[in-house]
Formats: sequence, C-alpha cells, structure tokens
Amino acid sequence: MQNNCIYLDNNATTKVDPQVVEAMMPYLTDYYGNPSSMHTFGGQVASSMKVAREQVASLLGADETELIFTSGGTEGDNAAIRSALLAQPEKRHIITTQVEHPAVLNVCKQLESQGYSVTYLGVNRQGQLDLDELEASLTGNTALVTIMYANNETGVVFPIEQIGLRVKERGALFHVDAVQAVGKIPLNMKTSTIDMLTMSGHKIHAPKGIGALYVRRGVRFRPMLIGGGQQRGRRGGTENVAGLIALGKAAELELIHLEEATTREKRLRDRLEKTIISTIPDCEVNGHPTQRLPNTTNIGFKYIEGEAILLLLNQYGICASSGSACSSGSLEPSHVLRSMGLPYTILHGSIRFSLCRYTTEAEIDQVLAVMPGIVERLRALSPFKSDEAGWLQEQEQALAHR
Ligand SMILES: Cc1ncc(COP(=O)(O)O)c(C=O)c1O
Ligand code: FES
Repeated sequence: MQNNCIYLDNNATTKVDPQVVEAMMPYLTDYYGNPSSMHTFGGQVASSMKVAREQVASLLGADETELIFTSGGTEGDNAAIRSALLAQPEKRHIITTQVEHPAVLNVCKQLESQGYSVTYLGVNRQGQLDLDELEASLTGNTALVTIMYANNETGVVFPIEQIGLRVKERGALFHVDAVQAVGKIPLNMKTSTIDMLTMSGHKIHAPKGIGALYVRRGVRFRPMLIGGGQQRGRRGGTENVAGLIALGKAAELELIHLEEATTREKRLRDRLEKTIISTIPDCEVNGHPTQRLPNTTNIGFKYIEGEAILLLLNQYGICASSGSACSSGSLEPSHVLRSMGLPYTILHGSIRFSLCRYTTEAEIDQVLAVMPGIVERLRALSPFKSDEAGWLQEQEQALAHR
C-alpha cells in the first residue's frame, strides 16, 4: 500500500495523529474492561472516558454532560434530525440547504416520503445562503433547521450565528453539521445559538467510526439507539472506548493547533490557490473568496474533466478529489457546485485540495510544479475547445432539462 503520497484530501479523511494512536493503544490491549462494570478494572476505563469527554467538550466550549459519543458524522446528523422530530411531533416542517452532506439530505428526502415538508434553501454563485429566504421559510410549523457550518466540497462557511438568531426567534430547533468546521474554526457552545452540533473524529486526526453529537442542556433528546443505559440512556451500546479516548486526544491536539490552521495552513492554501489562478489560464476558485475554511480550495478548470486531472495528479503521488468522497466515482456533477449554478465546463472540471497541519511548503511546491503541465496536456486532448460555443450550449441545455 502506498503511503508516501502528498496528501491534500483532508476533507475526505485525515491521518491519525501518532499521539492519538499512542493514547488509544492501551485501551485495545491492557485496559479492556467494560466502563459500566462495577469492578475497579472497568471503573478505571470509565474515568479515562470522562477525561476524553472533557477534552472534546473543551474544543466545543461545551459541558461534558452535553456530549453523546457516536460512530461519526453520519450518525450524529441522523440522530439529531430524528430526535428533533420525535421531540416535537406536532411540527412537520424542516429547513435545510441544497448543499448539505448526504447524511442530512438523504434523511430529509426520506422524511419527505413520510409526510414531512422540507425546504431546501438555495445558494448563490459563491455558495452563500440568502438569509431573507431563510426567514421567509420559517413558520410556527418548523420543527428543525439543519444547516452545515462549512461545506465539505468548497469550504464555504455559513453565518451560523446569524442564522441561529432567526431560528430561535421562531422557536425551532437548530442543528449544525460542523464536521468540517471543528478544529478549523473556533467554536464556543456557551455563547452560541446552536442546539445540536455534529462532529466526526476522522476529520480531525482521530480514527474513523467515532464522533460526537453535542446536545445543549435543556434540549429534549430522543435516542436513536435504544439499549442499555449507556451515555445516560441517550445512546445504548457499550462505548467504543479506544475510539473515544482517541477522539479526546485528537480534540486536545486540535485546540493546540487551531491557531496554526487559521494561519499557516491558510497561507499555504492561499499560495497554492493564487499561484494556480495566476499561472494557469481559464480557471477559477469555486466559493466565496473569504467566507471559507482556511484549509480548502476548490478550483474549476474549464474544458477538462476533474477526474482526468485527479488521475494525472495521482501518477505524481498527489491525492486530491472532485466532489465528495462518497459521490466521486459516480461521474454525476457535484450537487454542491450545481446548486451554485456554475456553468457546465466548470462543473465538470473542478477539483478540491484540502490541507492539514502536516502539509508542507515543499508539498505545495510540488503540486504547483506539475499542475500547469497536467492542465495543458489535458486541454490539448480536449474536444471541447475546438467547437466551444456550440458544444457548451448543447451541454447547458441538456443540464437544464434534467
Ligand atoms: C459535512 C459532512 N457531514 C457529515 C460527514 C459524514 O461523516 P462520517 O464520515 O464520520 O460519517 C462528512 C464526511 O464526509 C462531512 O463532510
Ligand atoms: S461520506 Fe464523506 S464525503 Fe460523503
């Protein structure tokens, strides 16, 4: 297996930090007791879990009792949405956006088939929401507003607190999928309007399959997993102890590196992005120039296929992506870029680079060294440019009719 690549796909998943591995290892070997057991052997594990809970709580500015450990982002999103509806059976309306992760969108679609009505807010060309549209959609029947903090594909950040104020005015619950924001944006639940917030371990250098859902004290929670009384009855099942310890350590490290994410990573991202835009013709950044995560850039290269760029980058040992990990490979253009109303050529020629604290100057240099050649090579082969106008019109029309 190849593991010496230049890894610029950190929004898909991240490398587990060696300190995280070290912290979790004893819980896979020596400390295997059940945290719910009466004996000291299990009790020790329960104490370590409490420390992990406090570490995660610190990263979110939450109280440790407000956290439910989950299997990751997908479970957190599902549990939050279902809980909000079960807790308010009289309300039948949900508001979300067109650019959410499938863990929210597909749940909403299923709920529609069960009689709920769902408003999918649109975004503009820069990926931003219209807050007036949100306000106009809110009614007394709205049970839940579920909106992501930052988009996984473009990195566009939504004005979550401004949204939250409007949601609270109308008495709806506010859930935020912050899977991509945690560790990249400072969060403080104590001063926030957010009622529930989803996070996932594997985006912050912890392993896959662990995450947490924050539920504000006082917000009624209806569990999705019902079983033993673990996690104060809010998620049955013996805890993923090693994963949980890992999440705690990863959260502690994210807090230490938060400043770095917003300075060093951003500087590297900006250099990558600016150099590409200024040296390669016919390309542009997708998403708002500043309301964006510090580590993400999504760039559209006209007249070529994003997948083709990725294959050539891969030959140089560079990992990037087009769209999101779960839908790439489908060749369907990204639902996020489509919602932004991007023209056909950019829609198909877009790729995402997402950095992390391990990304180096030298790695960015290497990407910058190969990108112009890759784009030039593909454009030379591209049938699009020769009969650009006619071809484009055809494609735009085809898309409009889907
Ligand atoms: C915004 C967002 N939400 C949810 C998820 C799902 O998280 P997980 O893979 O932990 O289920 C992801 C992961 O890709 C994501 O980017
Ligand atoms: S599950 Fe990660 S991008 Fe879809």
